[in-house]
Amino acid sequence: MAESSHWTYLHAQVHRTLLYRQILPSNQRLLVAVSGGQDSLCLIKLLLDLQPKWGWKLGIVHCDHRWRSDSQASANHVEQLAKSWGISYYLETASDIPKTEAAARQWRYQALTEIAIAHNYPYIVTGHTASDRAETLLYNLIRGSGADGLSALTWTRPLLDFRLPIADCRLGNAGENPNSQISVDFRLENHDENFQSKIPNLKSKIGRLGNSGENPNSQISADFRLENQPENSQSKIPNLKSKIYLVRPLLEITRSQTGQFCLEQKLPIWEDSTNQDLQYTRNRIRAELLPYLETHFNPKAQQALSQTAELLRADVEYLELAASELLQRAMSPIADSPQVNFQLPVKLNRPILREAPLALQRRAMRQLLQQILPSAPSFESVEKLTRLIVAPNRSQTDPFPGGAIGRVEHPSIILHIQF
Ligand SMILES: Nc1ncnc2c1ncn2[C@@H]1O[C@H](COP(=O)(O)OP(=O)(O)OP(=O)(O)O)[C@@H](O)[C@H]1O
Repeated sequence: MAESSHWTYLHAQVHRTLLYRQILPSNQRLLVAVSGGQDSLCLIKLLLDLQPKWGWKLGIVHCDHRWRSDSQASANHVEQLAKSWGISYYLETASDIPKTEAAARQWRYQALTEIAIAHNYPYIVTGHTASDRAETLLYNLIRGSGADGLSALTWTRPLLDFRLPIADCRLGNAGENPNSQISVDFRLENHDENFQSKIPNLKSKIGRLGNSGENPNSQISADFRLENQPENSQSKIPNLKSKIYLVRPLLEITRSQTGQFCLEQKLPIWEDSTNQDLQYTRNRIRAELLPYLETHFNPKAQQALSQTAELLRADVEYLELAASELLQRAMSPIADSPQVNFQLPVKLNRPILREAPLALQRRAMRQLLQQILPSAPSFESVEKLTRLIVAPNRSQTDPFPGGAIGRVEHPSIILHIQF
């Protein structure tokens, strides 16, 4: 379907969303995550039909968690569909069956990222819908959450944003690709072992030196930044920064719309039997709680909850930015040197922090801990550090995970490792 006159309402809606939000630039390589269920089938068909207008190069990836007896059959099913559409197909099969839903999700994102890097896709696209957004909001609300959790499932986010020590890195002219100015061959050093074994010889191209890598519209296959390196350097390059984006273009479309679309387009859905299993909280929210809310409170509860998430998302983005500015000011009091360094020991200016509202203090402290702790900071860790902003001189925290300690040394908070 190359003609936009054949488009359905959903084609037009997704096309408009992509124009408005600028989340999937034209002429990019997109890796579409297809489980075989109705949402991701709807997604891939929409992207295929929009492809002539946008000039994308599409690939399909399927992850086999080996959770169900029919999981291999479902992988074959997706492979056949990819073949029939003439699209590259990538399969990742779990070597150990993940034990929980969370473990399965983590493995899946890891697998998607590895395939995206290995095959040069800067965008991974999933079929999350407004219904998923509503369910996530309810799920997090019931468990207790700040605005961040309630606004979960964003339109786009960097899935991978890493700096890695690089070995055997060579720069040279990329004669074979007119779009890139130089090419980079590199091997990853000291990274997660699985990751490294999967990608022993990652080869990539870069578009520009000194680019911050923040521009999702750039034409380069992945955004890489080389720091402090002369252009023709053959020496080792200590840091390489890369971004891969996760994009969810269906967040305004409900599950009943994707179901209807699959029916109309005669797309062969592979039903996931585990979706019916009511021992999973998420399935109970989907099968019991949301229908109850729709019947007894608001027939459009899914859209309403999804819109709430959208509003909160904008609030969260604003607050995160303001908190990051606050943290910068608190860490680098010299006006013309805005660079902050997260190496311990870290010194924070309490008078600057004290002037800010509690919401920003908490967020700034969380951002700092995210840089310093080995894992995501807990609510308690953030509170512990935030309390030091007004605590008496010489107050100190007990150790955070990883061993760092916070201490008040008037007028500062010092975060350091205690020997
Ligand atoms: N086995 C799979 N293979 C490839 N893609 C998948 C697979 N499972 C899910 N996806 C992708 O993720 C999207 C969301 O799926 P689902 O709602 O089942 O995931 P989830 O476990 O809730 O994940 P999330 O934490 O991202 O919400 C799908 O539309 C599809 O794009």
